[in-house]
Amino acid sequence: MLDIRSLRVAYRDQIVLDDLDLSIGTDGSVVTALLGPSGCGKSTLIRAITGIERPSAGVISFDGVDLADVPTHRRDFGVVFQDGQLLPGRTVSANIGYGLRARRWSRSATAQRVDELLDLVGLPGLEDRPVSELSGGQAQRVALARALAPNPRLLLLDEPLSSLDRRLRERLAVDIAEILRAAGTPTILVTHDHQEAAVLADRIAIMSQGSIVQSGTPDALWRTPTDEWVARFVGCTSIVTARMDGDVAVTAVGRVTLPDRDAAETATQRQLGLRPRSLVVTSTSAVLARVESVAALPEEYLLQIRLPSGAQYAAVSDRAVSVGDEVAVALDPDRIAVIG
Ligand SMILES: Nc1ncnc2c1ncn2[C@@H]1O[C@H](COP(=O)(O)OP(=O)(O)OP(=O)(O)O)[C@@H](O)[C@H]1O
Repeated sequence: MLDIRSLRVAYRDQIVLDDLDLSIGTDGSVVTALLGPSGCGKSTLIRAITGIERPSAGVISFDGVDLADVPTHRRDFGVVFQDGQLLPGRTVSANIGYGLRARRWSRSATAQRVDELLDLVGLPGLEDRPVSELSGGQAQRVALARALAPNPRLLLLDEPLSSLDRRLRERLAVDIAEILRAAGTPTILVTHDHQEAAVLADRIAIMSQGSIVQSGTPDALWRTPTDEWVARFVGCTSIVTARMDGDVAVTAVGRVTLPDRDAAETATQRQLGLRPRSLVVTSTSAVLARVESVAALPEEYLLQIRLPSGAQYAAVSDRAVSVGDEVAVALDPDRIAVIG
């Protein structure tokens, strides 16, 4: 499987990837999403894996074989970029079969594989359609089918949905998740979109300034970010310090029993990351706050509240409240992040 050790990639004198480690396909996961802020080096990493970019240090190996001297076209990796890069003026089946003819597949084997892929990506009957007459979503399905056709040993998807509008992107993400699981090919997916990462991937690797800072299941990342930067990156809007009283965290916004706490843990303080939904308006709390703003969302009210201490937090309420109201708030143990 893919193993990256101490990778460094530089453009002239700018080091873009530094001391980066990543393994793919070793823990039973199929799709790893690479999530990180703009410019942190995600596309550079994909280009280094494909062989387009040459590392200045470190090793990229696959099944124990160092890829340093293996040219891009011999790595057996499938790639889909943001805009699909289909061959214009050719049909859907010519695009899907393109890599197969280059690998000298027979005409009949190619036709059979193209049919299988059309079924897999949900486009049966479109084989003779010129790709210039496809919708954006159909074109990305064809790009995915083309990448999967030669049975690559690794699939690299660099923001494959980002040129599509949000509704189509959400729908296609669910379909592509199914397609990738059915194909079973280890996949690295670059995305900006946390929801898309959670829908498509069974593991997320978070990247910051050229290295991987945390990787794990989506649930583990949301609940136990490794540091404050990751906590904020995965959506925590406030960080509060908690004094630990056994497995109860005592904070300025109330007490909460920490889920899944290791009995052997002896820390007297923890940092908790709060998202708006971590703090809920309830009738059963002694923590009082003043409502400073209210946004009515389709399923709840999103509030900014201020404690008597002056500290401000986001919170949610099931019932309508008004600016200036005094409300009681409590922490939801299932929606807080325990940092570190
Ligand atoms: N061909 C290149 N020559 C010089 N610098 C480059 C080149 N490609 C990328 N960079 C620089 O390397 C850094 C990382 O770029 P990269 O495209 O890998 O980031 P990214 O995480 O994919 O960003 P985004 O999410 O915005 O696509 C940026 O500072 C970028 O300006």
